[in-house]
Amino acid sequence: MSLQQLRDESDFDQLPHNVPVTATIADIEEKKGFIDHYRFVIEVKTKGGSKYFIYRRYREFFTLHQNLESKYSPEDAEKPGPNTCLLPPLPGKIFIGNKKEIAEGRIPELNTYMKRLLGLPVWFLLDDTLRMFFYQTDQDSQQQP
Ligand SMILES: CCCC(=O)OC[C@@H](COP(=O)(O)O[C@@H]1[C@H](O)[C@H](OP(=O)(O)O)[C@@H](O)[C@H](O)[C@H]1O)OC(=O)CCC
Repeated sequence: MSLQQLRDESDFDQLPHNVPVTATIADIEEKKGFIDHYRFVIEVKTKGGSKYFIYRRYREFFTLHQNLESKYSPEDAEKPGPNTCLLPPLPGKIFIGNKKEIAEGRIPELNTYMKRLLGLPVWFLLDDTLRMFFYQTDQDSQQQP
């Protein structure tokens, strides 16, 4: 194991227990309202081994991605700095189409997106915007998966 890998490993060991390490979409749910929308039922596993469900809609992913881009994407892609990183691409907005089919089509893409986000360097996993997205809110914990 290289020195870098050892350092990464020890950094990882230093991470708080509630840091998310995997997040996988388990289902989609239709939310009926003035405007129907779909949300993703996401199972999160933390470094400490706990598992819980959170419920996020596409626009929440979009907002997360915008925040992360504004913080970490180098203005000039050629000039990555010490605290910039190459973010995975977020599946794009879709303006027309069947909402259920759009949501279903997004499952593999958002799974890949989250897998790559949570695979970024250890320092990135401590970002508060990222952690807030994956924390279980009271609302999340009141839902039945
Ligand atoms: C031709 C039909 C016009 C139309 O319905 O546009 C829609 C608006 C809405 O666009 P936005 O709200 O900016 O963006 C939408 C939300 O992010 C939505 O999230 P969620 O699933 O969580 O609700 C996504 O599912 C849609 O794919 C996306 O288009 O788009 C714009 O405002 C851009 C200007 C057209």
